[in-house]
Amino acid sequence: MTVKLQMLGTGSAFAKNYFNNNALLLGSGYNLLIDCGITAPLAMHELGRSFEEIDAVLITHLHADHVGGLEELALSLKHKTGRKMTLMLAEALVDPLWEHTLMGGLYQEGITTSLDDVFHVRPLHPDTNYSLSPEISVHLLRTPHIPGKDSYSLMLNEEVFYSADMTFEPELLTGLVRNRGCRKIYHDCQLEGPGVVHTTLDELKSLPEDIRSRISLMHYGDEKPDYIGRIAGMDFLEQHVIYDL
Ligand SMILES: Nc1ccn([C@@H]2O[C@@H]3COP(=O)(O)O[C@H]3[C@H]2O)c(=O)n1
Ligand SMILES: [Zn+2]
Ligand SMILES: [Zn+2]
Repeated sequence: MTVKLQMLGTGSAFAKNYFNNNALLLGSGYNLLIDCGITAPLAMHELGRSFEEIDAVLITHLHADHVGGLEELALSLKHKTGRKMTLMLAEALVDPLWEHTLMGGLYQEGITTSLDDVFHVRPLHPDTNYSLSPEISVHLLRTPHIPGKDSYSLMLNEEVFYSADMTFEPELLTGLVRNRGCRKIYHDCQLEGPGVVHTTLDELKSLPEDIRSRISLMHYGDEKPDYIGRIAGMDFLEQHVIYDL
């Protein structure tokens, strides 16, 4: 079976017309959630899906549109099924995820005092390929986003690049396509304004055609409808649509 991709949302952090840019990889017998933002539980509900059908969550970085739904995921799963979700993330993110993000809401003296009390934590090393199921493998690439804060993009099945949130890295993208067999790129895209912490549409439009033709744009703002037909051979990922990966 071909692995399917369904975006829970394709919006930027503060978009109101799109859910947070979080993704479902749907295999035969294994489902991976990539990031779990503030709106992820509502997006799952709208799709008629449950966290109970998710085998693992993979976190790319610690912004709220990527981790803000983890508290509800952990508590609802525990109360409904008693199960702890498998949580995969770069080892460098494990401590800050608990200490800077989740401890406030989840800490309970004597009951929940560490991330391991609510998740099966699986720290990942960057630049290492992990086979998660017979159909899904992932490896993390550390990419630039916010100076001083770790953030990771993903290679899926060693042939699909998933940017998460990053600033423009033309040499990386060109090299992945021309030297490492990358056939598809899902890329965050800031449609307007200077690219301080995200890659801009103008930057992606500057790429050669053989790269642009493989790019689908995600993590975009509410102004997206104004840019349809104006994205230089790339296309927009639409939330909730089911794609072949
Ligand atoms: N130095 C920063 C840090 C954050 N931000 C905004 O906050 C958002 C957090 O989620 P995001 O999707 O990474 O997008 C970030 C910027 O909009 C920003 O604009 N500049
Ligand atoms: Zn984001
Ligand atoms: Zn971010």
